[in-house]
Amino acid sequence: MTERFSFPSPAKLNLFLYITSKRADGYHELQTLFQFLDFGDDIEIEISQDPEIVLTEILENVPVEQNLIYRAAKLLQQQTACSLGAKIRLTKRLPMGGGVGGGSSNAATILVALNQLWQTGLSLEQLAEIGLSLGADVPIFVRGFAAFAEGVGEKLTQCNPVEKWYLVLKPDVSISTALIFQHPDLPRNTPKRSLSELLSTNWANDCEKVVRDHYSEVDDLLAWLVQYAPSRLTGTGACVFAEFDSKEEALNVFDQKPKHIQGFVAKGQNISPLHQKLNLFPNA
Ligand SMILES: C[C@@](CO)(OP(=O)(O)O)[C@H](O)COP(=O)(O)OP(=O)(O)OC[C@H]1O[C@@H](n2ccc(N)nc2=O)[C@H](O)[C@@H]1O
Ligand SMILES: Nc1ncnc2c1ncn2[C@@H]1O[C@H](COP(=O)(O)OP(=O)(O)O)[C@@H](O)[C@H]1O
Repeated sequence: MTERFSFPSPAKLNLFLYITSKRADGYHELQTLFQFLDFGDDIEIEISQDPEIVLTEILENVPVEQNLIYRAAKLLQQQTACSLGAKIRLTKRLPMGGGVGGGSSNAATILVALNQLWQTGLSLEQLAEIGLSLGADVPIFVRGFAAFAEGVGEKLTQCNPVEKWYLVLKPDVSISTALIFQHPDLPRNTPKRSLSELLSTNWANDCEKVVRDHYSEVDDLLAWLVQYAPSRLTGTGACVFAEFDSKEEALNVFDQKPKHIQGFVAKGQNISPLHQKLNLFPNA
């Protein structure tokens, strides 16, 4: 029987997110702080001797060729001229398109895991470079350390924010990243600040007001959460999170959430659970 290996594919939060400018190509320059969570998807992999990439789970509304897992595996195969393949089983727990980075994390886990299993020998830096072509957040998940990201997410500075407990909730609405970045009311000129200055201020997310103004589900949930703890949007939403000093406090609020709202409690991690499991020691 072929051996099957299991790898974590963690969520991330944007603990703060500021938009400092819009580039000529339409993309926005950000200053954002990423931290991983000890909660996420799981990916099981069996190596095969033929080059086929087989996904055993189908994601709703995502054709296989567009699945970031498939695309990441194919890209690594091509870049390294590898003749091996893989059978890949995904256990999806993270809400899709929710601002917790599930798709980017899946792509990164595949790059790091297959690089080990196929013995293709690329460094985390090389894998991050390949990952950037799949999405702006993929390099963060490949490098595996909590980071202050600038540019569109490619300039990373390793960082050690406090590893708090978070309650993450998913309002029952789906929000397009592209639409938020196109919105005329989005603040785009927050002054650039040094990391030390940012770390000593109260944190915010520049996308939050536009999202709250247009999605009452997000507005209502944040208005409810903020009664218990400091709460914000992650990424461009739709997920929101509240921060706590203990698991008990986070679980206590989780127990009181509206019944139809999905969510989870998790602890912040400055080293990705993937890198912890593989004993990789990421550094900037
Ligand atoms: C802003 C973040 C923060 O984590 O939001 P979330 O996706 O996590 O919510 C991410 O960096 C998002 O990265 P990613 O999810 O790869 O974005 P993409 O799909 O490439 O972007 C969709 C569209 O949003 C716009 N976009 C995206 C990122 C950026 N820095 N500036 C932009 O203007 C572009 O128009 C792009 O075509
Ligand atoms: N393996 C995957 N997991 C999740 N989403 C995927 C995957 N492959 C492709 N996608 C697409 O990428 C989009 C963004 O996914 P995701 O990274 O979860 O969002 P976000 O960056 O907002 O957290 C999804 O809506 C989906 O269409």
